[in-house]
Amino acid sequence: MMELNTTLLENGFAVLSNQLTLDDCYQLSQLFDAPDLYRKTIIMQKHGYGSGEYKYFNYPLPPLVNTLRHELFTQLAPIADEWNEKLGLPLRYPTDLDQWLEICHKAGQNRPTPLILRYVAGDWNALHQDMYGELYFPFQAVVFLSQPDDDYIGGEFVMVEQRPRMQSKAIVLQPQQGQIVVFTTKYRPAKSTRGYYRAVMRHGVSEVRSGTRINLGLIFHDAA
Ligand SMILES: O=C(O)CCC(=O)C(=O)O
Ligand SMILES: [Fe+2]
Repeated sequence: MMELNTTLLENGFAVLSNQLTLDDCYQLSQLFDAPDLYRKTIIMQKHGYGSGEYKYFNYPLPPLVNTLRHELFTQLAPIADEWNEKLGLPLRYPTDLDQWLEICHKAGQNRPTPLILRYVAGDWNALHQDMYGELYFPFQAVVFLSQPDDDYIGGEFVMVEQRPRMQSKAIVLQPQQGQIVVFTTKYRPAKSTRGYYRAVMRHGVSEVRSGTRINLGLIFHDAA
């Protein structure tokens, strides 16, 4: 397994395994219908976002969501610094998520962004970026809580990388239950003959053909 920073730098994403058990996945997916955990529910078709339903967690986050968010952030912060350096961006990130969130909150971005999404047959998620204000962290993560083929068919995770003055590249993943995809929030440094340029990335989900697909989204900047 290649180092996380090499994989992220070369591809703009990485797939992590063995971060949570199948029981963790089950427990987390059960949270979708729990009352009182959420600050906002979005019916995607009402906003032109695609089709499906998602909910933003409220603080305090469920313990496992909070732990995953902290642990991943600590691993990713030094890589985020490296990216910003390559792209000539001045911002550097503390390795402690709480310190970064304090910076977000002081800038008026104080609403939690971790979310849980549920798609049934016919649902999909339009290609998008998750920006919620000026401040953002260059990586985010999606935790796959359902098992393809057993729980649902279709519903591939799709990323599109825009290449300046060239046609875009699509990346399609079908991760196993319990895997985590870490990917570029906004743009990644891509090497050219004249140094690094900003390759804009967007992500979405192809149509679920049958069954139910539930995922957990971990976004590290809070929302205005
Ligand atoms: O359902 C998915 O796999 C994608 C969710 C998503 O767009 C996100 O967590 O930001
Ligand atoms: Fe998203």
